[in-house]
Amino acid sequence: MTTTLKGIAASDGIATAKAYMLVQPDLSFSKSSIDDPEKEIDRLHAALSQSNDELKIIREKAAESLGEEEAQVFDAHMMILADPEFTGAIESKIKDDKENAEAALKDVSDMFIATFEAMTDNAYMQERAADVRDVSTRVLAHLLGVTLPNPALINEEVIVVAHDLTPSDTAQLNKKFVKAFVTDIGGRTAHSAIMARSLEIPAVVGTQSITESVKEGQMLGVNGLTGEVIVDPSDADIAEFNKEAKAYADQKAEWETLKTATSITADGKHYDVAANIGTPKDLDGVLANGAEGIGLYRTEFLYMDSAELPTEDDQFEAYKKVLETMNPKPVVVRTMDIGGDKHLPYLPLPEEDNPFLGYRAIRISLDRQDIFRTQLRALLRASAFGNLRIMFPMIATIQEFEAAKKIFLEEKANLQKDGVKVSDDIQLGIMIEIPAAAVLADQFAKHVDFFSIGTNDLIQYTMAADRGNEHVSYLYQPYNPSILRLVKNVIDAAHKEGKWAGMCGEAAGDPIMVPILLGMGLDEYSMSATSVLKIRSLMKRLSTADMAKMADVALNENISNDDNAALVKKTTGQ
Ligand SMILES: C=C(OP(=O)(O)O)C(=O)O
Ligand SMILES: [Mg+2]
Repeated sequence: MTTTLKGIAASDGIATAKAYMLVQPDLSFSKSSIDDPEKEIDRLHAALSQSNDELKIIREKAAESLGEEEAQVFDAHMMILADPEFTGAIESKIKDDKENAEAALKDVSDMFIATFEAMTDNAYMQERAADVRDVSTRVLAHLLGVTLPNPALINEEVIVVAHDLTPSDTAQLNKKFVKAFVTDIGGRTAHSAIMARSLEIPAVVGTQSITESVKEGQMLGVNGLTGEVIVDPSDADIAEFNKEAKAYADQKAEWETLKTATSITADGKHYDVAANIGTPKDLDGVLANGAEGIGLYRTEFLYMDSAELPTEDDQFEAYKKVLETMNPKPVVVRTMDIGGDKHLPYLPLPEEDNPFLGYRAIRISLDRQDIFRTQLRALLRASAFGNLRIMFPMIATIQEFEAAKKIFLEEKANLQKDGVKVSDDIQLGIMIEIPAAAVLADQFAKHVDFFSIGTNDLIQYTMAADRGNEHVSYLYQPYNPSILRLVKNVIDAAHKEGKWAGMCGEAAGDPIMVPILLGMGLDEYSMSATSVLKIRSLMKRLSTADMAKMADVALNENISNDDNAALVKKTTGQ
């Protein structure tokens, strides 16, 4: 029966295909005492060998679709399966303690995980804890006779359905087969949504109930522009989806003509329209869409895509690639922003009640200087190959910026002493994503070279509304005058000190927000590469003088997000 759900439109595009349920099955079991250990050991061996066969296939597919490096994590998993210390300990538990295989597996893997996690002075061994966890889940699934979803194995056109997608799940999706994804929870600025936009996979998030409304293999229609999802669409529905998909493709073709143009308003003012990237692989999209630079390189994905902390050389290669490709266009590289919804399996962070208010980003970097210095050295070495700007995330105080800058200067001096060539012209800036920094922007502007406003976090912290929680998404209000006033304060403060102000939060690519930002004089707009041409086309139609008048009303007369959205739509004819 046809059912229609409405979620949050998270990534543009329209698709129809079968549902692929990326849902963790029930892996619960009870511990029991067994009387035939041999039989139980046979069950264990069968599960180990099925897991190994499965991993071989996953490894091969992952190498094809994601690359050799990302596939290597599965080698580590197979090594654990073949490790007699691991399997022998499980067998002993079955034999000596008469435990059923499920319980013996759990007890032994818990013990291995705890031992690895306790090796705080050995990052490599700590990283193995995540591998053991993954492998034992796979073996357990085989013991229980249930199938784990394996996104890397998808080899036909599907729409992925999940309760939520972590950034690493999203990174595993192969665009060739995954035509869209739909989730129960999440918001437009959750990282899986941001990644969907850079992968150009249509997405609808926060439907609340998609996992209950659809079964594996059922047809789905997804409209990432409106947030509409239809389960079991009729022929007429499918025809309508195809029509809308065609209209969207035509619109995209029209934007394409602006690929080599610069971004100029109707009254002749030029603004930089740049792109956000997560990995060097995203450069294809940046070039295809003619971005005028990179306004945010989220380097944490380099750490998340790796099975262990990336070395200085690994990082150097990635940064060099991006800088060389973009040269002479500027590249703003943000130092690692781990924490919040971004985790590293090999860097266990403390359990926190409020991870978004906790140990993340620059707070970790200033604490774990070993990690931070390695990253800065890699960046400094890469600076010789292009136009590098470095940005620190989640800065709340001027002292944090000064501490980060001091470490940067120390590493620069160290490299120069060793005769390594580094650029002498690296701008150092900060993300403005904490209200404290937005309020104190006039003081910050005396210390930094630039600001880049991170509205994704700035809105959530200002409105006290979690960016990924669909229950409070009504409070996530980019055009609320309170947010606009903070943004204006930041832009004016930068200009007063002769510095530039950009924005790299998702609002910078929002066609309703951009006219207001133009009116407030924002200098640089950095967005998902797939939004660049849409925004360039919009700017071409707008006059900054008119937008300034409109922004004045939005900031000083209107009192709500909706009033401001309506004002922009009316003024700009959207
Ligand atoms: C760009 C931002 O950073 P991230 O989305 O990575 O938190 C932001 O907060 O707006
Ligand atoms: Mg942020």
